[in-house]
Amino acid sequence: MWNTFLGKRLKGCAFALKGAWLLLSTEASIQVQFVIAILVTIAGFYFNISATEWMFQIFAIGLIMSIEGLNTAAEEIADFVHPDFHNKIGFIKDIAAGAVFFAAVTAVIIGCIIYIPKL
Ligand SMILES: Nc1ncnc2c1ncn2[C@@H]1O[C@H](COP(=O)(O)OP(=O)(O)OP(=O)(O)O)[C@@H](O)[C@H]1O
Repeated sequence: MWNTFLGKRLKGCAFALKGAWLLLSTEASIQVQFVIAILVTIAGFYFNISATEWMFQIFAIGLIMSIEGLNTAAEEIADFVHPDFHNKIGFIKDIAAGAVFFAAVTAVIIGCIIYIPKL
């Protein structure tokens, strides 16, 4: 069953779920973002935001957590292939962190546009 087209896709989903769980259970930065995601979700219900605002908010949460997950993967690969200090490893980790920064700025701007008028 697992060797069919559908079986392989299902196995892929299981690995992806395992990866999501590993990120949530082991990575402090993802845990912090998950808590923030819960808080803004509560804020969304409290301020009764519109369907469009929900879509942008959910998109921002997904964007941040996805990019943070990829950043973690890049850090893990970098540490695995070269555990010692190296300028190139520093560069790789810095630009991976830079990607998270772009996502975070986007999410903060979306949050400000949604909530500042409601305060
Ligand atoms: N092996 C290395 N060689 C050169 N510079 C490094 C190396 N490891 C880390 N750095 C520098 O330290 C910074 C922080 O790296 P680190 O691996 O601690 O990431 P982090 O952002 O603290 O991630 P996390 O808290 O998720 O582990 C990097 O962005 C990089 O500038």
